[in-house]
Amino acid sequence: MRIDVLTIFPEYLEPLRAALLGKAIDKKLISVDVHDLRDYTHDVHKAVDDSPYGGGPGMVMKPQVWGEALDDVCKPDADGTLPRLIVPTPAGQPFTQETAREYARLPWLAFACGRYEGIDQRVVDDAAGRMQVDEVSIGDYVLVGGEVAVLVMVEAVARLLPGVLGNPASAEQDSFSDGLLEGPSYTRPELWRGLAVPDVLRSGNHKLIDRWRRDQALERTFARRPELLDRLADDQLDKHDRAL
Ligand SMILES: Nc1cc(-c2cccs2)n[nH]1
Repeated sequence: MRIDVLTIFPEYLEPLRAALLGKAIDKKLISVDVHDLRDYTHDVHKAVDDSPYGGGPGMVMKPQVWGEALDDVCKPDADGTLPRLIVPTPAGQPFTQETAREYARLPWLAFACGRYEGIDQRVVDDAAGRMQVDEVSIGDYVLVGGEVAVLVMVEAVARLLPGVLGNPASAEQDSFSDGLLEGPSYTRPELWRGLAVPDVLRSGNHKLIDRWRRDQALERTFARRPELLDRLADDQLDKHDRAL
């Protein structure tokens, strides 16, 4: 998978080169190229933003700069492929595990990191004439810029790629993979500060263990995110689940 990131703070994306993702880059499972938006300015001040039409607080990022940057970075590759252009914004569609799974199937992602009060809307409208553009939100809160959102999304997507995680089963069993929150986990010692590991987990009876884990996931989901249960298809809950 090819990943391009356009930003005015390239150093913000350095964490992508650390740890697990750094190893994935070394193994050439992903390539990450970060582009400094200011390289596409032509004035002495390297201006990337301006006052908003219609007034109001803050600044809006200039369309000319973004237009040149996207033309340069999102050029069709050898077989004419263009990237999925992803624009983090609090006003976007929710980025979920399902989105991560969709993106993990794509060959090329390009992320446009907005700052200030956002990017001139014509940048998205113009790019949408050439490639699919997704405006996505990683949560109902407002960040200062899109770079942190890109770190979140790249990690959520890259961990799904074959060879990135040591144990692929982790990605299959993590929260949301079956529509439920993950239940509690335990490791040694058996007793810690007077707190014991649930006996069932030391029973060796894997049928019972699986049942207990499913029950814990259902109870936790019901307690913390009941709306996720509404989304479960009828065939995903068996009669034991319904009895809980
Ligand atoms: N979910 C989300 C995205 C954002 C921002 C993206 C770009 C600037 S602020 N805040 N919250």
